Amino acid sequence: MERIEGMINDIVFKNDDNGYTIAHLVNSESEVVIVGCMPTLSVGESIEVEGKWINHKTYGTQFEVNKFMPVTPSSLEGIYVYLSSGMIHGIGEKMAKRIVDKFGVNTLDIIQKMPERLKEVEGIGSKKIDQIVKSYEENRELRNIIIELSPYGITPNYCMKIYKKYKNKAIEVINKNPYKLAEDIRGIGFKIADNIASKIGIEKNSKDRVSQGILYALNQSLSSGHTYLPQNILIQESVKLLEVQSPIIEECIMDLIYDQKIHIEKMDGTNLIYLIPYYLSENGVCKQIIKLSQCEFKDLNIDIEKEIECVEEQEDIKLAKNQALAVKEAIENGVVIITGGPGTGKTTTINTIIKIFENNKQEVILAAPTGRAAKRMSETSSKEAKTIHRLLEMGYATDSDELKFMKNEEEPIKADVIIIDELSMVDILLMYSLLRAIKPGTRLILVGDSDQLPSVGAGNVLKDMIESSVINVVRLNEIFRQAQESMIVVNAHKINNGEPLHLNSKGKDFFFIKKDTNEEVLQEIVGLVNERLPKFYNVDKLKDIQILASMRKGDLGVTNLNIELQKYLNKSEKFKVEENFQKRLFRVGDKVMQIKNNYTKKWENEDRSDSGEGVYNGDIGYIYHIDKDKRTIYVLFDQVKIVAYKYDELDELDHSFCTTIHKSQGSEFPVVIIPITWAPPMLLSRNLLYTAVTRAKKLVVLVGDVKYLEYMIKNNKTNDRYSNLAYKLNKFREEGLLVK
Ligand SMILES: Nc1ncnc2c1ncn2[C@@H]1O[C@H](COP(=O)(O)OP(=O)(O)OP(=O)(O)O)[C@@H](O)[C@H]1O
Repeated sequence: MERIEGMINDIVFKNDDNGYTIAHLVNSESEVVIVGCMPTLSVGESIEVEGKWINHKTYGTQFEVNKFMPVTPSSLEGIYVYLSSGMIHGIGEKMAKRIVDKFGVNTLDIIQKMPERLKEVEGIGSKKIDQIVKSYEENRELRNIIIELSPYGITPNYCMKIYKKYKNKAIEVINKNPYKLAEDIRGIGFKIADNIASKIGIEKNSKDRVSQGILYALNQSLSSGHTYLPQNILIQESVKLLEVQSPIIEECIMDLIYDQKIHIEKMDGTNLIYLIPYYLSENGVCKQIIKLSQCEFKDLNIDIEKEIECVEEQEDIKLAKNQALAVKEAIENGVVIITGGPGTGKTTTINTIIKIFENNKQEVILAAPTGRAAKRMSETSSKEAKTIHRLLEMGYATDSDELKFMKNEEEPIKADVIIIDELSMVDILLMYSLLRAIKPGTRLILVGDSDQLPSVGAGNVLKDMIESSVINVVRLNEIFRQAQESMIVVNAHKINNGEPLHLNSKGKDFFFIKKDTNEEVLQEIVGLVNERLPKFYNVDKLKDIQILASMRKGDLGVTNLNIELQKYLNKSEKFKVEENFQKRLFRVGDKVMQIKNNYTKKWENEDRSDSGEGVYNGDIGYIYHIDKDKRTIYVLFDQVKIVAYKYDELDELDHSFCTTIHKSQGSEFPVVIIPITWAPPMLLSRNLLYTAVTRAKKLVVLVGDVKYLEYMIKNNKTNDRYSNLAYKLNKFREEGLLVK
């Protein structure tokens, strides 16, 4: 079945007895003859018809109508949302309202076929008409999605995401299974999908609906970090979500297991329910890490103590006992975890390990989970470090348009030693992908601080592996003298131990400024960034200072702080081009952040002598140029890479004068400012404060109310994650499956 839409501009024939009608329907592309039973049709009406093309012996090609629908008044809202969405150059909210008030459901037909009539709307002249017509033609498919979906409460921004995901199949996919939206589009919940489903006519007790609800509940649990849910919890969650009785949920869980959409596993009498990729990854990580850790390493016939002494001499240091132990374990074992807080010598230990292996002609490869963490690892080791995704060669296979890792068990990474930093950020899926690509015989050295926030994705990989005592773990717990001089390091450890902090010591690097109201906190932050810190610490207010907030919403949340800070840190000026797009104001000079991994996004330098692919979640850049005609914003990353974002790609960018603490994981900044105010208890937690503070290299300034600071230090409740990796690793040990 095909669908076409347009306005009836002529009725050629109508049989009043049976409703058979022949009419002319016009739209922007053509004028077509439609035939079928349409008894109520009248000239000037906008309709959508469903049917098929036929070839009439005498009259040629016609569209045989099976079903016809008037463009409903709800579409009026869709048309308004579309016109005011920023997609159409030159139309804002007020103008959109004036146009829709004037032309009603015929608005789009007017734009397509009689654009001159737009002049009847106050404020529209020939130039504006040209702009409107041009943009209207440019985003045809997206336009349909916005018009169709906005009556369900889906914003243009989400329509854009939907369009990116399904392209021209969007409406078809949604009509077939609206719940796909909740599964595939971050930010669209089950409720919205369910709302669409109920309008399409899907019943509450339908098995399709219940199954989708169960899958959705499991998918939701991933964002809390769970790799599985106990069956009784899954049933409870599903009852709440679907408002149906539990027997039908239990029945649908069984069907989903049978259809291999989910997996059930028993642990000590409890049923654990997994989404398949998470089950495979958890099991895979367990088996693979054990396999790697059981390899014997007799290849390097070296005197480790002598090798360490040699590096100590070169570097003029003496390794602490546990640092030396870490080096030894790394050389003698297939897998070792090196863990410790700031200033405990992880970097020094990694560098010693690299030197010893390289002195012995072993190929060492370095990687970290994010672009910024990899960059930092490169800087501290003076050796190239890749992101794990690049190490695994993420790309498109020749026969598919799906991104996948080219490195795997068939095509493993060629290296003698692989060192991964910031392991706390690695989730269970990425860990499995990494381990699959490491062949037994390659040494794997995992480095991380298990007190940092856990990975954004599901699992508790670093903590579980440490807890399992199946893998060699070396804890670095001595804070070196040099590091002890930094109150950032000292206080970070105090935060971890739940102790009061050293604040405002003269000449030091850790300050607390008391402010009572949100407005005062805001003004203080502005004053610090805009004047005092650049003046007294000789830092660049945009590049060197990072404001980190725990939440997005609220006066002191990331969204509002960015709006406020933009006014001071990158003021509007005549020569700075700016553009309003979907309620956000982008201005040349703005500090922005890429908020998702985009492995194929192209960059090039200014004179186009160098180019490449890939912009990663957390990369910070500056708006370099805005081309209004091309509807493109150019962002400069790493001082040389220029990346072009079409306006419809702006959902990948966020302002980043202020970012969330979560997004700052793996990055470091000279100066960090943290507002300390009320937030939900979950966001007033010890590990959030610890992560934020440890991002700073030179200076930390906390601004707000000390009672919330004290609360954060005490609140060491972390949301427990359902993850079974530690249990599974231990089971291997208990069952005697470990060789060593
Ligand atoms: N064995 C040692 N003897 C003396 N100083 C050391 C030793 N190991 C490390 N240091 C010093 O301690 C400080 C912290 O070390 P390093 O940077 O290696 O720690 P880290 O754990 O990587 O810290 P961070 O996580 O904060 O980057 C550095 O100034 C380093 O030179």
